[in-house]
Amino acid sequence: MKIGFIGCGNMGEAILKGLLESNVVDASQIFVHTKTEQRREALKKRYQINIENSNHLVAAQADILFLATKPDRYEQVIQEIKDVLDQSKTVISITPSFTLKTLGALVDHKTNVIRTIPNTPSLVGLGMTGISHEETVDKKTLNLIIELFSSFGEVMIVSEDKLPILSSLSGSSPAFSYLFMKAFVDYGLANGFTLEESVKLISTSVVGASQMVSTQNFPIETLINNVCSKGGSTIEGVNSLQENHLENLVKEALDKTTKRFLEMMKEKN
Ligand SMILES: NC(=O)C1=CN([C@@H]2O[C@H](COP(=O)(O)OP(=O)(O)OC[C@H]3O[C@@H](n4cnc5c(N)ncnc54)[C@H](O)[C@@H]3O)[C@@H](O)[C@H]2O)C=CC1
Ligand SMILES: O=C(O)[C@@H]1CCC=N1
Repeated sequence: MKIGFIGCGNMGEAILKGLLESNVVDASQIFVHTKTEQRREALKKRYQINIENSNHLVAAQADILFLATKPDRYEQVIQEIKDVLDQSKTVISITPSFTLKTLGALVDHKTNVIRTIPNTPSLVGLGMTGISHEETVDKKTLNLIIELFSSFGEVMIVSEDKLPILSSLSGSSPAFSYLFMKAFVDYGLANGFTLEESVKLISTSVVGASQMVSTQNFPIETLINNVCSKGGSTIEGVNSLQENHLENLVKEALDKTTKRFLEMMKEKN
């Protein structure tokens, strides 16, 4: 099996590294073309993968092809590679903008198309990928795609109409978590902790909290209450966040994120 990357920036590299570290493929099976020579050389040096001089050369060799450019380049790169696409290959979209129907039309229905929304924690094997596909995709191909994405994280198959919300909840949410965590790090720095210490304190606690949410059979409210000792310190902070309408702020941010996803789809379909 050969895996191709058309474009390889933040998300492409996260998938590429996730795949390599999981050992489901080795570097000799990966073929990449991305726009700048500097980036191609950096990726070659970092991962010893095959670097090609064009998107066409990547597509000609790959069985599974990740379209990992920004959405404004999708139409152009599909044009570049279309003549080498056939039923033996699978094209994977990772972008909000294109529906399965539009992607199918762009590739002249010559090849399987899968629509995904991954996230950058794939880089460290803790990705979360939403996958939508046409019913016509054969089971063997679908299982292979699920296996690839599962090698660096979790996978959720959803109907296409659910992808905009899924993208806010898992594709974009790492950015929101980082923003929240940055405020903690800044607080540590302002109060006598080093950067390293502050990062360790908050990142370890967030990983722990995350494991509690996913493994303990409690409602999240119970987990919050379990930290807030009566008359203690935490409840003061929780009350302050609630008085400042944290939940409304988050809802508004998610609504805006989802709205933009839908606009991006409207622009391209
Ligand atoms: N960054 C993220 O957290 C997530 C990104 N995505 C999607 O992933 C896609 C890529 O996003 P990022 O990696 O963040 O962007 P990026 O800008 O880091 O990477 C895109 C790469 O494509 C290259 N490129 C541009 N034109 C090209 C062309 N004609 N041929 C070959 N390579 C070309 C660029 O030089 C760059 O290296 C987007 O469509 C985005 O919607 C999806 C989920 C999460
Ligand atoms: O910001 C974006 O458009 C992409 C989709 C999910 C995360 N990044």
